[in-house]
Amino acid sequence: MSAAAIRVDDVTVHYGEVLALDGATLTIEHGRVCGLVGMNGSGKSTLFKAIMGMVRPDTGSVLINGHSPAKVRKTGAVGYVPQSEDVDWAFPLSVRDVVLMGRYGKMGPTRRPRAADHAAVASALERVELTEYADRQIGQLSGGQKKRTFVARGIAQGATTLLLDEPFAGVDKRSEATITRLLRELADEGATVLVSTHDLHALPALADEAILLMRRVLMHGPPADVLQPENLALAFGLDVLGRGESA
Ligand SMILES: Nc1ncnc2c1ncn2[C@@H]1O[C@H](COP(=O)(O)OP(=O)(O)OP(=O)(O)O)[C@@H](O)[C@H]1O
Repeated sequence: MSAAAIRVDDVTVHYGEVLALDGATLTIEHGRVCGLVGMNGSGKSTLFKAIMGMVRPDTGSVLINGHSPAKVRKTGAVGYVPQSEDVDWAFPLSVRDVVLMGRYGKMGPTRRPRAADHAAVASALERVELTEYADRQIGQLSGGQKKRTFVARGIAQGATTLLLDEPFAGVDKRSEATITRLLRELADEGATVLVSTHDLHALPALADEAILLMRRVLMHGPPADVLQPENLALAFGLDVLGRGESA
């Protein structure tokens, strides 16, 4: 039996005095799109960073395909679409440059792109519908185009696990539809996708399963179950879907 795509076991993370994750435990199998929901400050970004190995847990462990994040990152098998606030959009990089970064692990120390690298970048740009923006500086893009650039980086690197931190925040409808369709296609091709979102209404169309986070995993299951008002009340403390009280 192959290892789960993502296994997070009893992970606790502090930033100084702040407890950001408190014994978070979850398993996501291959080929699944999993939506991550929780209120502001519930630890979603920290969970992504812990899975990427960018934040070291105080206790607990993370495995991607049965291996440590550091090992998997070297292979390019895990791709990360960060929150927009975590990116320096003024940096003099074009869309093509960012997507090409996804190929660095395959280029060797000289980082000189070969035909296969250029082909992978062109193909990824086409999939996210950004071919005509390839030479644009990344700060000169709309919110949705910025997100699609990072999705293309993940595709170009051949990531089989994709982590997306709020890819729909500040994004136009077209980009939202493109990203939702792409994530489904990638999962159908065998990739595993963990995607955080504040758009609870879109969750059933987006994801096969959902996780409700409040420093720890409160619930993990089919979106329709996770979205039950009593569960949302636990995680958000209010009637976020506006359905009124449950009977
Ligand atoms: N670098 C940091 N230093 C100190 N505290 C931090 C840091 N990053 C996050 N925190 C705190 O850790 C907690 C979890 O933050 P995190 O960003 O993981 O939550 P989130 O669910 O992604 O929030 P949001 O939905 O607002 O993006 C919050 O209380 C936050 O203030």
